[in-house]
Amino acid sequence: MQDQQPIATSAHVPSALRPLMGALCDVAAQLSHLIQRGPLGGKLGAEVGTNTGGDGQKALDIMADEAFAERLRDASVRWYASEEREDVIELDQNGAYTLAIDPLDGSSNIDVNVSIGTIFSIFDAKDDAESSVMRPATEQLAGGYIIYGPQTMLMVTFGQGTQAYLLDPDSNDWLLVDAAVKVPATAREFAINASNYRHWPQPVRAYIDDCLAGEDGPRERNFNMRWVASLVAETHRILSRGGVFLYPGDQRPGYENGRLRLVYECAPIAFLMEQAGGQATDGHDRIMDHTATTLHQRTPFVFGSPEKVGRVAAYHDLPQGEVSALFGSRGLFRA
Ligand SMILES: O=P(O)(O)OC[C@H]1O[C@](O)(COP(=O)(O)O)[C@@H](O)[C@@H]1O
Ligand SMILES: [Mg+2]
Ligand SMILES: [Mg+2]
Repeated sequence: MQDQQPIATSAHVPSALRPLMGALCDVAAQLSHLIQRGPLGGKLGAEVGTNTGGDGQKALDIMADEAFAERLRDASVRWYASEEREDVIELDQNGAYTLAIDPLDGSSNIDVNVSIGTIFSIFDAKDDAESSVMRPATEQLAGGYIIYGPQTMLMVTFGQGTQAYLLDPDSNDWLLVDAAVKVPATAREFAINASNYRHWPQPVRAYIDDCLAGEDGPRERNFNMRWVASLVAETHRILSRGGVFLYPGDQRPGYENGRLRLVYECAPIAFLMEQAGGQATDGHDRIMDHTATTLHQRTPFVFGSPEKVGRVAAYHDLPQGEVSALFGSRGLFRA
């Protein structure tokens, strides 16, 4: 194990962002404790409403959102953009930063004791809410997530590699455990919600068909599949042991651009991935080249080991005849 520096004094955190990171970590530590107590703390997974995107809101979604908004008032955050709020709100008129956040990701897993998380993105603050949030993903100052799993960890980038901090349950300090997280270049594992197969676009079907065909198909090797339904958990596994994640657009009404949100889910994860040597696209084009036009917009999302993300993009470039051929004839992609 490397040096176990606390985040409060970590040289990887730009000094101007330390109060904000400290506030995020404080709330995350409280949430971690609440999540560990599970039903002892009340019905965290109870349905309490619906957000603007039409997703059901659980009690913990709202608790997390309110806890972050409240604590970040004193952390130089001017604009606060949350999955759980229709509009961006102003926390501190003199704040220097903008925070976009998915306060609680993977809400369907709250009541089943499976890893969930918080995803965040930090920009500087401009004079108005809109231009502070609707801007190129490349302008992020930081992107990261906290995973509430068997261990509570913070994965974060400030544009100089990706770092991992572990919440020490004994001292309650966030300690640096990996100063340069690296995504394995390739791996034989993919993550996709296969129940939507019939709704997917042809290139995604062809890619997954070829993985499923294993050593009998054009790839001539076997693959493994995982689907946790917590984006943070999938991201954490891929940062740790490689693989590829896909949430494509599909033919279900409302899913034309998939399910995941550009501003507070895909952009920060794309930033983390690239800084760890991985890639992140909308299936074809780099997410970091996207500019949001609305706060809650969705985008198809593919990320992970560079070789695999590149291969998914290549399937999108195949001529129609090749992409709809049976896997046995897709000779182009042998091995
Ligand atoms: O239920 P599906 O369609 O497989 O979608 C799962 C995805 O939805 C999400 O739960 C969406 O995030 P929220 O829980 O923040 O709404 C992701 O974490 C996950 O990858
Ligand atoms: Mg989410
Ligand atoms: Mg959420």
